[in-house]
Amino acid sequence: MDRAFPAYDWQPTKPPEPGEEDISPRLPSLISLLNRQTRCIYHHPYQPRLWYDRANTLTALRYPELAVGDAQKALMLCRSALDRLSENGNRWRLGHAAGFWMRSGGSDDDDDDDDDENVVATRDEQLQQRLTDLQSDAFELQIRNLYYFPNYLEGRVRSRPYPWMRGEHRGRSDELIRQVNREFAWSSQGRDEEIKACNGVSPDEGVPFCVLRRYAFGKGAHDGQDGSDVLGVFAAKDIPKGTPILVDLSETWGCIGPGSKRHSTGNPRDGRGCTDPIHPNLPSEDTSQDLRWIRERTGSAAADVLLRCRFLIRSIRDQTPHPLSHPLIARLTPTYRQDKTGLFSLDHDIVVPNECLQQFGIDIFADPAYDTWVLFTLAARIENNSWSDPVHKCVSPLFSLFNHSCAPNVEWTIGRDHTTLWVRSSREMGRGEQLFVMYDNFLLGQPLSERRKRLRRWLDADCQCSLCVQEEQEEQRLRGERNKCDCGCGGCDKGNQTSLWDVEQKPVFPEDSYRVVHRGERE
Ligand SMILES: C[S@@+](CC[C@H](N)C(=O)[O-])C[C@H]1O[C@@H](n2cnc3c(N)ncnc32)[C@H](O)[C@@H]1O
Repeated sequence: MDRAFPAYDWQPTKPPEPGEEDISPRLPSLISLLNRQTRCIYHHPYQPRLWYDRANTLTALRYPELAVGDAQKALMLCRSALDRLSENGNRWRLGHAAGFWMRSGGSDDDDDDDDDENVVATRDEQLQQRLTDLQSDAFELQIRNLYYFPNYLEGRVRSRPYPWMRGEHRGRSDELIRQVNREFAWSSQGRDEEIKACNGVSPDEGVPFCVLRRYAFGKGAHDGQDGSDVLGVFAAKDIPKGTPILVDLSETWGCIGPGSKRHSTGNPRDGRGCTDPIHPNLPSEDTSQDLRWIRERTGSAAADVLLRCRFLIRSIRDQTPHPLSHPLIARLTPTYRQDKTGLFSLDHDIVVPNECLQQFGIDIFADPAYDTWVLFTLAARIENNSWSDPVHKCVSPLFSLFNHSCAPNVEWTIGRDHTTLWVRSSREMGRGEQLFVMYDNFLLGQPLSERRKRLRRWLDADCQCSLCVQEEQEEQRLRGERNKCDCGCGGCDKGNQTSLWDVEQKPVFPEDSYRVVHRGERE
C-alpha cells in the first residue's frame, strides 16, 4: 500500500450502495494519503493512532475488510498499552504518541523530569483516556464497515485485485512454470511399474506425463490480458486410457473437528467430522505449533480457516520474503467475479489468521508482508483452486493447474487420507493435448445454459471448453436460422423488428403474471 497507483486501477471491494458519494475527484489525494500513512506505519508500527488513521482512509477508499483489519490492529495496540499502564510498579511507560514504550524512573533516565509521582500519575490518566477514546473510535469504525445481519461481526465484500499489488504477484513467472514442471516430472518418477501394471509399457518411460504451459485457451484476450497467464496442463507424451497420470499430495489442507452428531457410523469420535486424531496438526509439528485452537474457535468454518493458515505457515517456515512469492501460493490464480458479493468475518478472516501468524513468530504490526490485504488475496486464490469434501478443504499443488471441460479426458479421486488426489486418464490422449478435469460432476448431462450458470462458481467468464464452444455455435446457428427473413431478400432485419420471441405472443413470465394479477384486481 506504499505504492502509488493510477486512479483507474482502483476497484473497491465494497459492493455499491444507492446514494453513494462519487469519490473520483478525491481519489488522487486519498491514494497519496494511503501511501504516506503506510510509510508512517513502517516507521512506527506500534502506534495505534497510525493504524486507525489508515483504517479511515481505507474506509473512504471503500475497502471495508482492510479498514476492519487496520482498526483491529489499533484496538490490539490500545488494549496492550492499557494493560501495561495498569500493571503496578511498571517501569515502562508509554510515549506521548501512545504506542511506543520508554523507560521511566531511575537516576540514569534521560526523561527523569517525571520523577515526581503525581506528574507520572496525571500523565498516566491522560494517556489512559486517550487510549480508551481511540479504542472506542476504532471499534465504531469497525462496526461501520461490518454488516449487521445475521452476524454483527461480518461484512460484505467483492473480491478484487488490490491496485498496489506489485507486478511480480500479478502473474506467473517463467521460473515458477519451470519449477511446477519439475514437480510434474518428480511425480512421475519411480511409477513405471505401477503404470506398466495398468497399460503395459509406456512408450517414453522416464518422460513425465504432463507439462504446464501458457496460453491454455489460445492467444486471445482474457480479462484484458493476452492469454499468456492462462495456464493449463498438457500431455507430454501419448497417454493410454486408464493411466494413473498423477498422485498429488498436499500439505495445504484443513479439516473440521471430530463430529458430534450421535448415532453416526464410521467415526470413532462419534459423528461426522475428521477421524484422524492428530489433525489438524502434521506429524512433524510440536506442541507450540498445535492448531487445534483454530478448529475449536471457528467451528463449521474450520477447514477453510485452517487451510489459509496452513499456507501462511508454509510461507513462514520456508522463510519466503513475501507469502505471495511462495511457489505454492504464486502458482494460484484468483477469480474475481464481477457480480458476486461474499461475506467476510472479523474473527475468521482477520483475528484468527493474525493470531496464527503471531503463534508462528510473525510480528503482524511490523511485517508488511503479512498485511490484511495479503490475507484476503490469499483467500481469493484459495477459493479459486481448492476442492473440498464435507470434512476437508484442500489445495493440491499440481491438480490446481488443470482446467475444466464439460467433456473431460481425465478423472480424479480423493485418497483415503483426504489430502491426496489421484488423477487418471479417462480416454486415450495424444501428446500435446490439453488435459481437462470436470470441476463439478453435477454438470454432467446438463444443458449449456445450466452448465454455464453453475460454472460461475469457478469461472469469471463463460466456459471455454470445446463442448461449450461447439454448443454455443450451434445455438447461434439455430437462432440465425429462425431469425432469417421469409420475404426472400435474404438480408432484411424483419426478424429483429417484430419480436425477440420466437412465438407470436410474448410468453407470460412469473414477473408478468404478478402484474396481470394486480391489474386484474384493479380492473
Ligand atoms: C483451478 S484454475 C486452473 C488453472 C488456471 N487456468 C491458471 O491459469 O492457473 C481455474 C481457473 O482457470 C480458468 N479456467 C479453467 N477452466 C476453464 C474453462 N473451461 N473456461 C474458461 N476458463 C477456465 C478460470 O480462470 C478458472 O478460474
